[in-house]
Amino acid sequence: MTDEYGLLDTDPEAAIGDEWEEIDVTDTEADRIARERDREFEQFEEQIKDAEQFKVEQSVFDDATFGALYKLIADGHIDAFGGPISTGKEANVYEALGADDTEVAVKIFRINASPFQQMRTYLEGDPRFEGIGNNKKQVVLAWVRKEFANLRRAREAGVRVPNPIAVERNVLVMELVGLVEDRARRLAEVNVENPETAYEVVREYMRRLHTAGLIHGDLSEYNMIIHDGELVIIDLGQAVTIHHPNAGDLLRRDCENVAAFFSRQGLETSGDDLFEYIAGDDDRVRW
Ligand SMILES: Nc1ncnc2c1ncn2[C@@H]1O[C@H](COP(=O)(O)OP(=O)(O)OP(=O)(O)O)[C@@H](O)[C@H]1O
Repeated sequence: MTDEYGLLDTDPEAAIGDEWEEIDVTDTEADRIARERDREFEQFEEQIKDAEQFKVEQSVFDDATFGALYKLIADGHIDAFGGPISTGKEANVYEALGADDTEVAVKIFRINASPFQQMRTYLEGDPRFEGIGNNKKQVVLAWVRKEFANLRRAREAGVRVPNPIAVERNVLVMELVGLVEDRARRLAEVNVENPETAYEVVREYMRRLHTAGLIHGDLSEYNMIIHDGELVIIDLGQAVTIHHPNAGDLLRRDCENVAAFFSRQGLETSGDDLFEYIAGDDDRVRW
């Protein structure tokens, strides 16, 4: 297979063990910091509240979010903030300068505006979230840690996703794909020059994710970005494990979305073909 679109050359099965890592959903360090704010933190809060890019988006930043940002700055994961890349219903994504002058993306989830009941349904059956209650904050915080863990697992499986760097409360820091001056574009926004190869890369990544026990759950041309000829899958917050009761339906929907996009690019394919390629021999995601 050609390396156009940057297909990673790895063996997903070799990278994946049977154990799911535990995800701590208890009170975070940032919550404690928010409660015990000292003078230094108050100064920081004033400073960051004044920053131009946050003035319009004050609703994202409750005190505990400032606590999380403070902790990420103190730990050296964020050095300075840039502007917003995307302002969505559940989260905003900002450009920032990270450690060693690298550029990073900072995704800040809203606790109050998040559709937590819907989020909860994606946590069901996931061995990493057994016992997660009905508390809104806990559900959203679990979701953020889930995105972080999913990114890590996808990477281990040889899927090109943004490198996850740190997670603190409702803030996720990850590699910025593209550059501040030369942003990555969603697949939906570009003219795909070689759809055959792009499709091969996407379906291989879907197969690897499945081998690693994950189903993206919202895959389409809007959650794949391209930069410098490299295709990167993003937004893994809702990705579920194959234990999820709706795993089969979610995989089916992903396959239909992806196949529909590439059919519009002139390829002969269908959701059924793609599903067969990814999970044809897996009884766990049949229905
Ligand atoms: N690591 C990244 N590098 C570069 N751009 C990114 C990165 N992560 C996200 N983006 C940009 O931010 C947008 C929103 O990101 P993402 O889909 O993760 O958030 P979201 O709040 O779930 O968005 P949506 O509601 O549109 O699904 C993406 O379409 C992409 O343009």
